[in-house]
Amino acid sequence: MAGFDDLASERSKAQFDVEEMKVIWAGSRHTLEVSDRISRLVANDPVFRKDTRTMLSRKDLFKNTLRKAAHAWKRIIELRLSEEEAAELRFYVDEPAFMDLHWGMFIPTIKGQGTEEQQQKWLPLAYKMKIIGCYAQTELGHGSNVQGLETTATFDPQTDEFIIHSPTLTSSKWWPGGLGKVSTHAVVYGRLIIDSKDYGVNGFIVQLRSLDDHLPLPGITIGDIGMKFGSGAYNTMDNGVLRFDHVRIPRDQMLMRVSQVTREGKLVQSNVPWQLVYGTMVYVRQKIVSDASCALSRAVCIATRYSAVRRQFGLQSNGIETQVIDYKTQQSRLFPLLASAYAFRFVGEWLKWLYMDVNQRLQASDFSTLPEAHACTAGLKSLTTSATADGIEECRKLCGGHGYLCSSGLPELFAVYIPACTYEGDNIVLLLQVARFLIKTVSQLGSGKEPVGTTVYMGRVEQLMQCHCAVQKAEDWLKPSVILEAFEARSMRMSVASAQNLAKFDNQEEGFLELSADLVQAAVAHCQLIVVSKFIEKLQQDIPGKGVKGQLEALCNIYALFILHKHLGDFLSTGCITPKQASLANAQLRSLYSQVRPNAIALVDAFNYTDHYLSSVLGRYDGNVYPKLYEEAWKDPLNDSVVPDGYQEYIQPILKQQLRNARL
Ligand SMILES: CC/C=C\C/C=C\C/C=C\C/C=C\C/C=C\C/C=C\CCC(=O)SCCNC(=O)CCNC(=O)[C@H](O)C(C)(C)COP(=O)(O)OP(=O)(O)OC[C@H]1O[C@@H](n2cnc3c(N)ncnc32)[C@H](O)[C@@H]1OP(=O)(O)O
Ligand SMILES: Cc1cc2nc3c(=O)[nH]c(=O)nc-3n(C[C@H](O)[C@H](O)[C@H](O)COP(=O)(O)OP(=O)(O)OC[C@H]3O[C@@H](n4cnc5c(N)ncnc54)[C@H](O)[C@@H]3O)c2cc1C
Repeated sequence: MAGFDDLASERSKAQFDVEEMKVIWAGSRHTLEVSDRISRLVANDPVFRKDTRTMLSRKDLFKNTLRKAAHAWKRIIELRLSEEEAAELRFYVDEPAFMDLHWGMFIPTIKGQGTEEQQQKWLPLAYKMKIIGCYAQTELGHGSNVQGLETTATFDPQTDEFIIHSPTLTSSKWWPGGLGKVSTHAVVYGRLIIDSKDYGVNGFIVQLRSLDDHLPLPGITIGDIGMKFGSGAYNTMDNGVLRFDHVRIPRDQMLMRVSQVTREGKLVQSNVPWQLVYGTMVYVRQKIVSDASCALSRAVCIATRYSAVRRQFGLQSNGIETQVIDYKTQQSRLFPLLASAYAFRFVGEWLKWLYMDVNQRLQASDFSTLPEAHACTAGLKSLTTSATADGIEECRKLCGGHGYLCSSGLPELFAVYIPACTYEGDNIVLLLQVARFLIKTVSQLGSGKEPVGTTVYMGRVEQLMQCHCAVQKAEDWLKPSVILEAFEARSMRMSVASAQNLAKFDNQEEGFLELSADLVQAAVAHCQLIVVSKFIEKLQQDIPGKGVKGQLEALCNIYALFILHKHLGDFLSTGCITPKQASLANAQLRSLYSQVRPNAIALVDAFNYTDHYLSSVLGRYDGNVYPKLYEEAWKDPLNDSVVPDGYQEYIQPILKQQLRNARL
């Protein structure tokens, strides 16, 4: 039967060891074992079924999510899961919920911004889920501009308390996940006011709801902000609105690692940089990069398997039509996304390391790598989420009409994913942060301050401003040194050009605003260089398994040459490559697609996703697409009755009217 045979035959063509590739994708044999075991545990538990999600009303959907979250917590306790296993379980349950913010932001904020005593007091409660927390930063009037927040936290020396207040409508907290209906506590960001003086934004732990009956505490108005994009999708999350009317909290509930307020109302700064108040955002942005590779690989897995099952046109000698994956246009749209999924995986792995490294340094009072960590997390969050959101939509189109059905899994994946381009920092706002960092780095060249980390290449400014690409034949584009130099030169030249244009302005801030569109492009070029260079570095590691390294090399080259092709204007206008070299890159790309083609199914199998996690009829492991699509259609509530509700009220009268008109 079509599908079964197609995917089995595809798997038999693989030229590499899929089991070893699974280890590479997972990061280690241990991680693969944990994720494999936990994903199957979730898939086999009937409470975690997701097939009716898109058909439920908001209330039922939300209650269903609460039921799953409670069950997940029960299983975590019963099975005594480790922190790592519990995180995997929540991941595979695959339903945005208050738990994400509790574990993903509330707890990390207390860890990162609380003192030892504060951690000792709050973390055990949070770990045991005796309290449930969220991250309440964004307001109705201010999201990107954190320094513009209006909520106030005024110190009252009489009572040794802070008074948390929402002075205007626009100061209402707006968006925090988990806030609307569930959280009992929040880390609230507001302006610290002492003796009428404004000391800027700080975090405060505030109890919102009673631990007895879940009612809002006095002075607190709280609710959900309403339906969001898509059916099902992110509507499982209670993004909330919150207003304070002079709510009092004890002084020791201000998070005091960065600065402390004494009993006398004095502000004491510790030795850590004030930017640590933004620390949770750095942590979450780093997680979001790894998450991008999961979301993109999931869409790519669905589109790749379906492209091998789907046949259109071109009858072959055996009378069957051509698999759509064999069309070069399909390959040129699909394989760069497959390569991007792997590229984001490896850059995510590296970013995790970078974050751990910066954290260790912070503990030892070494703050030197914080600006680099901020620029990398901000830039890569922006680059990978934008590419993933676009990539999921491309995968939907790659699946033709059936991709538009909810049963393909792609509409919901898209709807859940796209806010990642906005939350945790709007992607353009974040790229502007990277641009500031690059301009600063360029302006310091020659000052004796050597560029470090991902900007080390800028230390070779003279060489990169003048170098000529050495490519003479298509295969030359396979050399990592050639690719790296082209990407470094492009990024260097774009940053230098931006800095030179900026220097023409008397007022740098005005110049920055005027040139911001170009600055964003320079930031993108730098971030793409990071992704390419981290993929190349990955390939320099010991990679066991027959044929695995060869496949990864092909994917790395596809990613780099696809980006080169997409941003050809940059490479040509900065003189990094010639039109002839661009056309050789394109020829090489086509040849790489042919190399990947027989391995495509095995490359997506290496993600090791269960059918439960994929939740897609088109992406089924067995390829049994058509019978299952047919079966799914009959499950729609519209098909519960043969004649629809409303026939007598609305259809029959029209038909009768037409009948009368016809007789006239
Ligand atoms: C299942 C759910 C489905 C999908 C989930 C997907 C992934 C989840 C995976 C794991 C995550 C786990 C849980 C989370 C789950 C889901 C996520 C859901 C919701 C997200 C929650 C939020 O959105 S929280 C709100 C986030 N808000 C923002 O990001 C605001 C963005 N704005 C800012 O960050 C700042 O305002 C600014 C940086 C844009 C500007 O700052 P400022 O006004 O201070 O001005 P400057 O530009 O001048 O900066 C001053 C100096 O400070 C440096 N800086 C800035 N930021 C930082 C930083 N973060 N760290 C270090 N340094 C920083 C800046 O460089 C300047 O330095 P100078 O040396 O130049 O002075
Ligand atoms: C699903 C979801 C979940 C969220 N969860 C949370 C949460 O748990 N906790 C929380 O505190 N917040 C949360 N947020 C809020 C989120 O962090 C903000 O929406 C985000 O930071 C963007 O800010 P904004 O909405 O103010 O966008 P705006 O800044 O108003 O952006 C609007 C437009 O203006 C542009 N723009 C803004 N500033 C500039 C500039 N300086 N230069 C050029 N262009 C600019 C942007 O690019 C964008 O195109 C969530 C948001 C969503 C969508």
